[in-house]
Amino acid sequence: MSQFLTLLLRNRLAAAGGVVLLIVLALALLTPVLPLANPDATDTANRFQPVLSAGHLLGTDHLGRDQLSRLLWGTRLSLAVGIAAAVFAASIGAAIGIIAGYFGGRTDNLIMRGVDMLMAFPYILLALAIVAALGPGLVNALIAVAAVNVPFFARNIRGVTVGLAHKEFIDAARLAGLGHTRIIFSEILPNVVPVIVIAMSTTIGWMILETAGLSFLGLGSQPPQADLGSMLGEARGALITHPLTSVVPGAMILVIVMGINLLGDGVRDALDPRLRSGALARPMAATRVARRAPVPQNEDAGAVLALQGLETQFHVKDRVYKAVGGVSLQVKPGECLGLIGESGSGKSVTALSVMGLVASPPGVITAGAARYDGADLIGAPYETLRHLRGNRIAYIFQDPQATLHPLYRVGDQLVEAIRSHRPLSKSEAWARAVELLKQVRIPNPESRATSFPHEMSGGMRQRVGIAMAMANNPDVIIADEPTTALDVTVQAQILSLLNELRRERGLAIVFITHDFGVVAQLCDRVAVMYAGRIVEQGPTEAVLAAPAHPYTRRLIACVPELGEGRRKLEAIPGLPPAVDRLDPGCAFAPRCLKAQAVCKQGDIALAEEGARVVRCLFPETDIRLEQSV
Ligand SMILES: Nc1ncnc2c1ncn2[C@@H]1O[C@H](COP(=O)(O)OP(=O)(O)OP(=O)(O)O)[C@@H](O)[C@H]1O
Repeated sequence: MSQFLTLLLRNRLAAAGGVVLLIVLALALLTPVLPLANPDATDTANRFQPVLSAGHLLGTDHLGRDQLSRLLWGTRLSLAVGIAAAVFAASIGAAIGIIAGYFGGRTDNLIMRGVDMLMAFPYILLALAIVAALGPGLVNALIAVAAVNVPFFARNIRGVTVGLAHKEFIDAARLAGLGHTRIIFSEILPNVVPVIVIAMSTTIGWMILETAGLSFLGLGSQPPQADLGSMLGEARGALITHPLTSVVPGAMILVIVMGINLLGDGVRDALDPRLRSGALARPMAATRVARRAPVPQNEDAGAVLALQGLETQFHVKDRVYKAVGGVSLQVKPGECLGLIGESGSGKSVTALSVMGLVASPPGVITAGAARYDGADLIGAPYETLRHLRGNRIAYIFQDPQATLHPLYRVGDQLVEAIRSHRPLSKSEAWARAVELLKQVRIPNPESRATSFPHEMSGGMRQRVGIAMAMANNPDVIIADEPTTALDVTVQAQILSLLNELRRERGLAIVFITHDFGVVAQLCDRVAVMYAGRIVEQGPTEAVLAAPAHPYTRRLIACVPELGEGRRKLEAIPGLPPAVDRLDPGCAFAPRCLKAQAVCKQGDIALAEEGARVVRCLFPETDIRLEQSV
């Protein structure tokens, strides 16, 4: 709730709308206790008194009634009717929508065709017809306005419910034996409430206008009772001679409806979960760069991709999450570097920082360089990054289902990836797409190119992900846990495919994983990450045979090996530290069996010996001796 209010208040227009509405609501609530004249008391001797005349702050109307009093009593009534109509329409419409969307099939068909019929009438005619049938009066106007708005809510909520009804958590609730009513109330309803609130907040203003419209036509509130619409209707005759009597209720309607609409837009934005993390700010095209230190000199002449002291942080309110705390890595053409670490160690943020893909806000790159062919990409112009993204440096992500567009055929998506960097015709690009699918060993690529992502298996979709990454013959592929969601046989196929591709084409691969087994299979070198920093780096065989950092040793000990006989798998006790509260010294010290007091005092430098690097005061293996052997 407090997050919702913070987001809402951050939106200045919504906050202004809210303040205006609060004032109007407070006035409406206080009306009975305010020292106002009787709103219905006529005084024809004092008709059309101007503003600020004696005893009449806003003057009088054509019957000499006090305008201020009628305005406040009328506002009270209009707000009550508008809000009540919105609540009725939302409740009935949402119930209809949930039932239709949840049960689907014939129930859905019957209900929604009825709703369609209601929507086929122009709404004002429908409202007029309902009032004509029920007779004029404010309650009947309320019923009419609510009735004509029911279809709007029903259609909206039905659409959301259809999407929810096929989600796995609903299947899980069914499997757990819950009945329909229970599922609707405990699983569906909580998920549609935000949509109902959003729809209501954006339609209350509309309903107040509709009620005012009916009263204006004489079908709503009946004389002498005032509401904003009837005040306007009565003032119509004197619009030219005494415009004040129309301006007063008209201005109030404008203020209320504007206030509701501004607040409604703000409520919608603040309730939309997709907007929350970005705090309503549009993410920048590339990660924000605010370096605290000069750009490091280029030292890795042979590397196609080199990170030097890269630091990426998340600035969330007054907290600073140091997700990447000075990472240096290099990868040469044809080389595969494994980047390994527990969940949350900063592997993905490191990978995304290279191409400025960390969302800002809240992400900020605060130091270091990411060099492609020697040129620093941190803070490079957006056009340079856009040219390189997917062209020279490509990504493969863990879940291709999430990265492939569900509504386009995979061939078309490949064509788009190709044509965004190469001036090929559609048919040439299609031929290349089919060729790519063939290269990633998709059987029958011509017909598979016309499949949608959901028509493929997980392994096949990941092959499409790889084909997409290969589309423009990149120099570097950053693969972020591309095999984690796959079973071991498919995983092995994907790994050997990547291996072949890099050998055939001299591709450099940065392979992110938390599985040392995968590193052993594919990577020439491995870098171990912990709490945003590299703690060890070296050739895979050497690191696997004699890990130097206690964390690396314990990570390796977590991997079960077939045919190894019975062995106790050693889990690492404790959890990785929160990166917004990192203590000085080694971040692994609290979980390390070898840690001593000195490990917790100040920064520990990386010790380097030949190809091996370790950040530890008491390493498991002396890498200097290793090198001399
Ligand atoms: N938007 C964000 N706001 C605050 N902290 C964030 C945000 N995104 C990531 N982080 C933090 O950055 C750190 C690094 O996250 P990252 O996703 O890089 O980890 P990872 O090693 O790739 O983990 P996994 O293997 O689970 O993908 C984590 O502590 C995470 O909580």
